[in-house]
Amino acid sequence: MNLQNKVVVITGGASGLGQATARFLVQEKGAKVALLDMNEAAGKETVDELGGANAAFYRVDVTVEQEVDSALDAIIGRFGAIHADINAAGIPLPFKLLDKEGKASGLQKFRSVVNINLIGLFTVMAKCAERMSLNEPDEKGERGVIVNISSGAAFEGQIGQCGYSASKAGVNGLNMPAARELGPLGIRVNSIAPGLFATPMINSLNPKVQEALTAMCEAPKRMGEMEEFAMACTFLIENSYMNGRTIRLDAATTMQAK
Ligand SMILES: NC(=O)C1=CN([C@@H]2O[C@H](COP(=O)(O)OP(=O)(O)OC[C@H]3O[C@@H](n4cnc5c(N)ncnc54)[C@H](O)[C@@H]3O)[C@@H](O)[C@H]2O)C=CC1
Ligand SMILES: CC(C)c1ccc(C(=O)O)c(O)c1O
Repeated sequence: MNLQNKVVVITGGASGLGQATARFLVQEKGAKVALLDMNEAAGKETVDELGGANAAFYRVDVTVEQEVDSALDAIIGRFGAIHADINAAGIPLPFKLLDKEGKASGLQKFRSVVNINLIGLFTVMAKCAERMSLNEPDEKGERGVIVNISSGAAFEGQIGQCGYSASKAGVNGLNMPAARELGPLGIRVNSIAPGLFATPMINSLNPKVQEALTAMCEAPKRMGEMEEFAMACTFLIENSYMNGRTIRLDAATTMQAK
């Protein structure tokens, strides 16, 4: 799909990988972006930076169905259609199966992380797909593209990542059935499993943890750059033959147990 003047919904678009991708899509590809995020101040700042004609912010908690519906309807009202959807909203929320007293106390945290990272993502992608299905197909028969953000933790989660890894493995799992179901409508679905990128999520980790994570990168031995992530998202949207796959963008990183 050619991104010029196309409308891209980006959850988690007020920060980190989502925000960097919004910048790239507007500045390098001539797309319009609709940022869905709970962080209103950062979302509005991003829109100011990108210009109101190219970007809009909607305060949305992806776990609240009504907020998602209202925002997507408002986007159609403002920009006319939704052509692509990048689902980057997510939280890490580490916890162990057993707490310091040896009790299994993590159930609420497990529910929270799955609710945001997996159920919230499903909600937005399904509701975007519903609206994309009404688009006129382009010259290649495409009506829309969905890119879901998973994590290397879906494959080799570290101690403390049961909830996070399960939520991200769920994201990988829904790719193929979604791609199969939506393919006849001209909608593709892929995901990216990033390794380590220096976003506020990773910067909030203890510096020693960050160092240990970087040491697990094979080559190059450094964190990924924002533009490297944005380019991968762009590739998945632009390349009409990419469908139903998870690409690992991680400098051949293999996560260790801790
Ligand atoms: N930074 C990294 O190295 C990696 C990040 N990822 C994934 O990439 C995605 C983006 O992560 P980062 O940019 O690093 O994080 P970030 O913390 O910079 O951005 C995440 C954004 O999601 C928003 N958000 C959180 N919960 C939300 C909710 N319920 N509704 C709406 N918005 C919500 C936050 O307000 C924030 O703006 C996440 O899904 C994360 O799991 C995966 C692997 C590595
Ligand atoms: C596996 C990826 C790089 C990763 C590693 C660590 C965290 C974290 O501790 O928060 C993540 O969120 C990740 O996605």
